[in-house]
Amino acid sequence: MSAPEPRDAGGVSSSVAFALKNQRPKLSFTGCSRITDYEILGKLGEGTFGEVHRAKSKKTGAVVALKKIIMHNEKDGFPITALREIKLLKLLSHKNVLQLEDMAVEHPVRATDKRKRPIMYMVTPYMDHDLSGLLDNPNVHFTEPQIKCYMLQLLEGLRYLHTNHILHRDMKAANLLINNKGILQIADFGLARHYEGDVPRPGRGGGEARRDYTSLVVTRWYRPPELLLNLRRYTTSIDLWGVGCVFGEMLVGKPVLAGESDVNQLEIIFDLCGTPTEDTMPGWRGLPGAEGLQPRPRPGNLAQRFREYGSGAISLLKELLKLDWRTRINAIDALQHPYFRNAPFPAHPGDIPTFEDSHELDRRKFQDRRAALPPAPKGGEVGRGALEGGTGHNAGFHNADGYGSRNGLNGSRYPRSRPSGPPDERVPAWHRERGLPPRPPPPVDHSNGWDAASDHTDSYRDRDRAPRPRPVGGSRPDVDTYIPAYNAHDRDASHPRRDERRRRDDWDDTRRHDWDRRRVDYEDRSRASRTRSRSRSPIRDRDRDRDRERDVYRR
Ligand SMILES: Nc1ncnc2c1ncn2[C@@H]1O[C@H](COP(=O)(O)OP(=O)(O)OP(=O)(O)O)[C@@H](O)[C@H]1O
Repeated sequence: MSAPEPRDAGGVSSSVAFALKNQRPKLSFTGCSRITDYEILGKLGEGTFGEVHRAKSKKTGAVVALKKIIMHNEKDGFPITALREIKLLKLLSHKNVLQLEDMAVEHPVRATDKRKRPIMYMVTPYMDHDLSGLLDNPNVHFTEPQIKCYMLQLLEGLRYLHTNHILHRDMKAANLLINNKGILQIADFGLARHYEGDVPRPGRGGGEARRDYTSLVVTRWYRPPELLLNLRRYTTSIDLWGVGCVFGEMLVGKPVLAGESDVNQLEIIFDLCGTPTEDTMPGWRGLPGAEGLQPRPRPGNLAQRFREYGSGAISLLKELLKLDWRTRINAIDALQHPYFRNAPFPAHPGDIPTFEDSHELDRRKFQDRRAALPPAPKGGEVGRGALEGGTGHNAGFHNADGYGSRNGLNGSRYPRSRPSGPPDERVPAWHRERGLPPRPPPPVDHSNGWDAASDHTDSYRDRDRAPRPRPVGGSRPDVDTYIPAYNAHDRDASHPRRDERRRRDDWDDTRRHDWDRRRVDYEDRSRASRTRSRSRSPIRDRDRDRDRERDVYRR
């Protein structure tokens, strides 16, 4: 099916108009199959509201991914987020957007099943990798033409979404799927929604929004400064910030803005992009989250940190990671950026080599592989040479951040500095991933249906109801969308990595676990509120207001 026609830039289209205009041909969507039509081959991922399995269609032989939609509470019925995702995916048709092909139903077995309702699965084509898993795979080394090829596809997919009034709102490496034909597709539309503002136009950045949306979207490491400062009238440019983060991540091999809390996230953004001023981020002082903020002035070190990737990459990165959301580059203009027209030229998808399957869930496998590496002697890392650490390729980029590189040549996964041999196998195990804070959970979304006047006021997203640690937003400025460590020693226990999370079906244990956490959380909050009443500060006040607001949403 051809892509939907771009909309009149000035027109506001309703979701109904959008749906009518973009109906996919009926034949492109099979309908509803039975789970027994598929042979389950293994688990691929574990998202917030469901597990993802690899499976084979018994009818067609096609390998697919089945995303199980978990109903955390049968009484609540089918999760609104899943409905929204299904509704959107059924409409969308673009080579760089994951296509929903079928829904499969698994009816409870009367004799053995306690549950009364069927389980639904979304069926999409199987993609060999997600970008996060691929970057974690120590055997994978991206070249610059490959990065350019993925970036172009990502921007094409995003241009399609934005031109059709859709905000993705959860742009991140784990939501970008890649297959062994070199095709990249944007996935996970659980937070996506219809956008009522003007569609982006060449040279006009993200334009202006027409109404408020919830600012509690986008996983923290990929969340733009305006959302961290609680702008609600945001635009398509929030997704472009995420593209900037993903671009940086592909260049250096690890997340570039891995904040440990929302406040810390802002701090590291300011380190990279400079402290906002009325020139670089007009109106930032008036944003609700800026009240009481006194960030230390600094110019930003983006050019320094990315200097080894060349002026083209730096220039595009600066455009994508612009503090001013109004002038941040849009997907149409980014596709025209000189970075893509200068050598080395973007690879063709078909020319990209194939890799072993790499998904987020494979991280543990890759870590085990890394752990088997010999440790490097102090002061000179195995096989990297004395220069690599401080004055070589990665000079100035997180050398001292303790995180190390996630993948290989550190700043540079390009083969240019290591013409031969398997470079990454020689990077010491502790130089990878170490120190990266646990991956942040996806954002809390309290939004309602996509047509409502405001998405602040109604149902919280079903993700929140999952029996898993929830954002606490309690007493400290640093905990709003992060699962806090109540004690330093149990941080890991309180926030298991995605790949260590227990199965969602372990209801009883998980609920008990969750209850215990809430109890600790309650004690933690009460303690902090006592402290707060003794010493008040504007930042604390701001956070208290934020928390109060969230509690309202939770109701
Ligand atoms: N079609 C697919 N092919 C291969 N792997 C997939 C596919 N769809 C999803 N996955 C894997 O499952 C993971 C989770 O999928 P997805 O992001 O859609 O679920 P989610 O519940 O919305 O997750 P999250 O909590 O991260 O938002 C992906 O990161 C990816 O590794």
